[in-house]
Amino acid sequence: MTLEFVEYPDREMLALSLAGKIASQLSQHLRGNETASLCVPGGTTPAPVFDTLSGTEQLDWSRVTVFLNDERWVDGEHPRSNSRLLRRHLLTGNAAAAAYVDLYTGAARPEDAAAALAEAVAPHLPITVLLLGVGNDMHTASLFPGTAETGLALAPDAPLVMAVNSVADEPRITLTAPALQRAINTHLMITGPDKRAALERAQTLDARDAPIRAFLGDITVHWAE
Ligand SMILES: O=C(O)[C@H](O)[C@@H](O)[C@H](O)[C@H](O)COP(=O)(O)O
Repeated sequence: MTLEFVEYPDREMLALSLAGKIASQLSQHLRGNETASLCVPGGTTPAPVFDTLSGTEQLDWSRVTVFLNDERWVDGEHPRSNSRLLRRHLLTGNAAAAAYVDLYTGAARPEDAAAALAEAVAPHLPITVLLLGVGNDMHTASLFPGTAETGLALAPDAPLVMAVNSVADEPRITLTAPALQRAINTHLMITGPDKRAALERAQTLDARDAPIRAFLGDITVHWAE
């Protein structure tokens, strides 16, 4: 178990380097396998990585399946939709050839869609490249600190996909620990001093209170001010 911490001089360098690393890990996997999967966060931090990655020509995107770590239960055109972010920044250019498993199905409630989404995601596991984000509260995906839902989602026998209703704003859907922890390559992207401090704090806490902790095994953390 190795946590590698890479510090970049600025966010642009971080985005370029991380996009290159993700593309090369996907390409390397495709040399020995028919298909590869890429699972990414939404939120505000990763767009520059997506912009660079989507332009990667040396990758056979038609053999890559993309899906999110988690999604807010809103229509795909809603400003808070993570799919909207992906369509604008990642599933475009060369990467438009990738397959996409949309975690928002349009069902009335995320719990109505969780079982079908678990079936849709299962063939793409283990995830070839997992990119995670983290909040200042140490949440990752939609696993929020101290909730009963997070306790269930971190269990080794959790379903692969679960609804999350214990957060403000809208309900969400999230991949769980059994889906995320088995990834072949895992990266965490963070920017700014607050997230760095949150990550340091998480290492002293239990995963239920600091969900990112559950993924700090073999991982590369990419940080820029
Ligand atoms: O939909 C989401 O909110 C994400 O998937 C979530 O896990 C995100 O990575 C963190 O909240 C960090 O978000 P920011 O990048 O906006 O700080």
